This record gives sequence, structure tokens and C-alpha cells, in this order.
Amino acid sequence: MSLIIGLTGSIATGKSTVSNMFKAWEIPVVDADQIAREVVEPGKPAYQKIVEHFGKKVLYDNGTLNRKKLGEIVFGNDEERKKLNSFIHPEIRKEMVRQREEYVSAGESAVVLDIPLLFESKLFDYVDKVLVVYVDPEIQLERLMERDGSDKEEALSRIQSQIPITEKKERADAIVDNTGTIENSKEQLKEILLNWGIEHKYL
Ligand SMILES: CC(C)(COP(=O)(O)OP(=O)(O)OC[C@H]1O[C@@H](n2cnc3c(N)ncnc32)[C@H](O)[C@@H]1O)[C@@H](O)C(=O)NCCC(=O)NCCS
Ligand SMILES: Nc1ncnc2c1ncn2[C@@H]1O[C@H](COP(=O)(O)OP(=O)(O)OP(=O)(O)O)[C@@H](O)[C@H]1O
Repeated sequence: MSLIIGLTGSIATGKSTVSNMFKAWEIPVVDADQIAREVVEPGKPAYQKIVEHFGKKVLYDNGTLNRKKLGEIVFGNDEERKKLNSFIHPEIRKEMVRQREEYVSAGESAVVLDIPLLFESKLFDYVDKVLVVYVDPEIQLERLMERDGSDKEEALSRIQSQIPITEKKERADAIVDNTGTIENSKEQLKEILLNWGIEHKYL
């Protein structure tokens, strides 16, 4: 039996940082953001739908998706974001399930699904436990602006397109509070995995 862990949080709270800890321990991670990039490669069904709806203005000259441009459109507009989600999310879900089943069949004791929008898309049934990576909202804003080199308005528009991290924290099975050092977060994660009965050579 594999334990399926849904790793989530909100933008820039530290999901990738925690996901790297799992990878370093050789616990497999299915990465929804990565899949989201693959399903919009030129020629894929979601790509065609995006071009039909948003037009060529969201493409570079070589035909690949201009993510910055598309981001500017969808993070300021709920309707357009929902439209984009409707093109991409079904494709992401299919591929996530395919990868999850592959790891389960291989007999992995734990499989992580790293899904930024687990709560927003109500994907609780895809996982056994929900692990939320939390930071205080002020730190979230600071880290996001610093990482992406974005201004406050741009960063807030992304944060506000998601359920607040404070609310997700309330609904989690377990929380890694990533406000402190990365080392501190790693200790919290080890503790959680041991509590969940995951036996692993690195823990
Ligand atoms: C709009 C796009 C092109 C912007 O690309 P960009 O490279 O700037 O951002 P990236 O994909 O790395 O996403 C960064 C973070 O933004 C947040 N985010 C992305 N898409 C969304 C969305 N539709 N709604 C809310 N938050 C989102 C997530 O926290 C994600 O981790 C891209 O995010 C996208 O295609 N989004 C739709 C697919 C999606 O929902 N992906 C995220 C979950 S799988
Ligand atoms: N404990 C920490 N202390 C200081 N900086 C941190 C810590 N954890 C993460 N960071 C930094 O904060 C930023 C956001 O972290 P990360 O990219 O892991 O978040 P994320 O939740 O995966 O973001 P996204 O939703 O955009 O994928 C990064 O620049 C990362 O290096």
C-alpha cells in the first residue's frame, strides 16, 4: 500500500523547497506545475485551445507560449483564468493520475502529488493526506516579490487568485511552517512522515 500525500500551499510558501526534500530522500514526486508546462507544448490539445481563445498575442514568434504575457491576462481576470484552467486542468489531472499509478504499481511506500491548486480544484480524492506548506502572508509576499522580481501589485494579483494560505492551514492534515529556516522545515517534515508511519531509509 502506498500513502498518497498531497503537497500544497499557496504561491511562494515553499512547496518546491519541500518537494526537493522528498526527492532528496528518493520519495517520488508528481509535479503538477511541471505537467502544466508539458501539456501546453505546441501541438498539444490544450495549446490549440489556448491559441483559439487568447489569440496569437500569447505566443512568441517561434510558436511557444509566452507565459509572462498569459499570466498578465489571467491573474488579473477571474473569467479568463477559469477559461485557461478549463483547457489545462483536465490534461494535468489525467497525467497526474497516470504517474501516480505508475509509482503505486512499482510498490513505493509513499508518493507525493505536488499540486499548488489542490484546494481550489477540490482534488482531495486524489490523495490520502493533505500536507500544507505555510508561511505568514507578509513573508509570502516578500519571498514572491524577491523570487520573481515582481512589484507588489503583480505579486498580490497572483496571491489573490488563490485561497488564502491561512485558510488552507486550517484544513490540512499536517502543516510544515516554513517561516523559519529550511533546516527547521526539514525537521518538521521528518516528524510528520514518521507520524504517518512512512518507513524510509533516509528518515
Ligand atoms: C498562467 C501561466 C502561463 C503563468 O506561467 P508562469 O510561468 O508565470 O507561472 P507558473 O506556471 O510557474 O506558476 C507559478 C505559480 O502560480 C500559481 N498559479 C498558476 N496557475 C494558476 C491558476 N490558474 N490559478 C491560481 N494560481 C495559479 C501556482 O501557485 C503556481 O505554482 C501558468 O501558470 C499556467 O499555465 N497556469 C494554468 C495551469 C495551472 O493551473 N497551473 C498551476 C497548478 S497545476
Ligand atoms: N525557509 C526559507 N527561508 C528563506 N527562503 C525560503 C525558504 N523556503 C523557501 N524560500 C524561498 O522562497 C521562495 C519561494 O519558495 P518556493 O519556490 O519553494 O515556493 P513554491 O510554493 O514552490 O512557489 P510556487 O507556488 O510559485 O511554485 C524561493 O525563492 C525560495 O528559495
